[in-house]
Amino acid sequence: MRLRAIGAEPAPGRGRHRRPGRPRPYGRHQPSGAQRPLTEYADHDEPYAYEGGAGEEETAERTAERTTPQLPARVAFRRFWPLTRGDRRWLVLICVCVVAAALAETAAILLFSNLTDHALQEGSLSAFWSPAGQWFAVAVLGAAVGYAGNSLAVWTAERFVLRLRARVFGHVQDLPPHFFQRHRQGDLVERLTGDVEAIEQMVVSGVVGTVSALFSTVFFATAAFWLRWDLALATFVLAPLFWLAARRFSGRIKAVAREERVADGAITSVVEESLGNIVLTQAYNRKAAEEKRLRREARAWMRASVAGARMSELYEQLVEVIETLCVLAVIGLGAWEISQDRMTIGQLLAFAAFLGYLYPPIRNLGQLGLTLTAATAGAERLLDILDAEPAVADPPPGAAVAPWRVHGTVEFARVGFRYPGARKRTLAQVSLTAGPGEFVLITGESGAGKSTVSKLLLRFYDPAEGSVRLDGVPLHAMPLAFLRENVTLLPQETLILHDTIRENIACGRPGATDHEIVQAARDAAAHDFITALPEGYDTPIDPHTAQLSGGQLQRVAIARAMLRNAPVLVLDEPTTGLDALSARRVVRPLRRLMSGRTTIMITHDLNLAPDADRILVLGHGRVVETGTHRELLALGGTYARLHGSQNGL
Ligand SMILES: Nc1ncnc2c1ncn2[C@@H]1O[C@H](COP(=O)(O)OP(=O)(O)OP(=O)(O)O)[C@@H](O)[C@H]1O
Repeated sequence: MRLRAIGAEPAPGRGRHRRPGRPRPYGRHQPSGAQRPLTEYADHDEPYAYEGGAGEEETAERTAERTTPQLPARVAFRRFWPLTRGDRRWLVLICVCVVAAALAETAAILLFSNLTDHALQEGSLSAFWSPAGQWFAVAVLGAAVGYAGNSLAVWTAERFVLRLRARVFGHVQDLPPHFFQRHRQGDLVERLTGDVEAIEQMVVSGVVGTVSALFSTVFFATAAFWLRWDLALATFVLAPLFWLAARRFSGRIKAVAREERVADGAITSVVEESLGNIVLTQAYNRKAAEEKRLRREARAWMRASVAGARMSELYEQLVEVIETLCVLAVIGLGAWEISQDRMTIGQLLAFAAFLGYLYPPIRNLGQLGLTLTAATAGAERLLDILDAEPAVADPPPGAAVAPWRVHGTVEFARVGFRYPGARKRTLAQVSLTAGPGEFVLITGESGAGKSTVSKLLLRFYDPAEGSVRLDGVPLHAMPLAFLRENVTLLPQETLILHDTIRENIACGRPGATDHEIVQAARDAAAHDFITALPEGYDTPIDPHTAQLSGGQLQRVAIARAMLRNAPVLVLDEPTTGLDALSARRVVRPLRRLMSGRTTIMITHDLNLAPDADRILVLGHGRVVETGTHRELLALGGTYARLHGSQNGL
């Protein structure tokens, strides 16, 4: 019958291993720390204590991340509470159920007292029926509201998780490339899963849990006072001990919870990076090194996990002892009152029952505080993402230039750019123009700033100086989606979706017909090898386990770009990583793709250079030479040297 407070029972601050049985709003008793699979990542033969060793030092940044939780719980709560908008009426309804259930419990105990004093002590069956019927009715009512409250609370909590995850995920997708270079992918995954759930503990479950524990406490305490105010007063003197115990544990639990969240992210990162790099691991015999890396993170997790479990176990046991002390005080006082004929046995039993019911919500209130404190560790990590600013934004509504039919004139006018946080400028005074259908090739030494040009053209960043324009319109004046519809990027690494070949091509233009997809594949010289596969266009491919060669994957990407049919094309090292034969096979479809489009090709491979209308040579972020292939060879400068070294001259 009892509705339990959300987050009231769990040992606070759990991360990964709370799932899949993570705390639900009501009624699910959380496994105590000691019951969790502590050994999941642990090496049984190793002692529990962390043994730092060569190569196992943490960076200062990581150490700081593990140990310095800053955000106050109420600030975190205030940041996430707006996400409950739309569900607040359900929260109110859940609270009504919670209050009704607590009332039903109170009534049941009073009826129990009545039954003991009249039906049992007087041995009268006639005195049994009426209170028994009422008790049963109250029990049924309590069960009904308990069920309704629990179901609604789980639904509301999960909706909150859904909404929060969508919000964070949506935000992450707008963040600039350097954000992803600075955060490990596995850690971001962990933030989007484990940390999102931790916030739910604080917001939805936290609110309902507090209401539940508060009302239960008030009802049971009122009833206990009503039965015997003097006895109640004497026993409540001990209640602040619960609060003191919770206070004592709060700070340490937050720190441990944070360590656990960080360790969760680190483990996911190591596993993901190792699996993504499996060829390197196997080819360079890095198995032992990778295992060591995982063991190091797993030990950090285990340390935090064991510390968390010990902490909550210690808290639980301390609370048990305080409870026992209170119950003994009641029995002692009650025995004395009965011996003086000032109390009936029914009253004493009902009183003891009230205390039995009263202590859990009081204890829950204390523990709830700890759970909230622990959840702020997850909140900090999510706010780290949510507070990261996208590098670019759409122009304000009404200020954007209306879409037009793009001809494809691309201009860089004295562009200067520095990556956020970088000391040096990456580009300075870069100017280039490519008219509709022209082919401009950008080359230069590694690190000269070539790929940065493509990032500015796709508007991943805005230039610090000068401007980048499409058909004369500055990029920041048009909607981002419009720009990216009209400028297709074929990046250095072939981007493959985890889906069929058909879907991989079709994502170039949603809504494309099968005929158009096949035509694009034909133009990209991909149709023949696709149809030779047993499942043809329906063959599933995956970025890591693709059954296709690098050149074939590149041709799938070319087919996608063909289908996109944008007037401007940016090719970033389209033949890098391909052997000579594959590169040659890619060149013809590439030429077909480029034909009739403005093409900016960034490359070290100068095989296509004679076709270029103009060549720009970048050096340390500046244009050092510009001209046609012939002109630059005749100049005998950087280009001639690069060309010579490529052709073994
Ligand atoms: N996110 C970043 N933050 C700071 N500096 C960066 C970032 N990305 C790139 N850089 C720096 O900017 C410079 C130019 O990088 P870019 O990738 O444009 O060079 P590139 O000419 O394309 O090199 P490569 O031919 O090797 O691909 C490099 O010195 C690089 O270290």
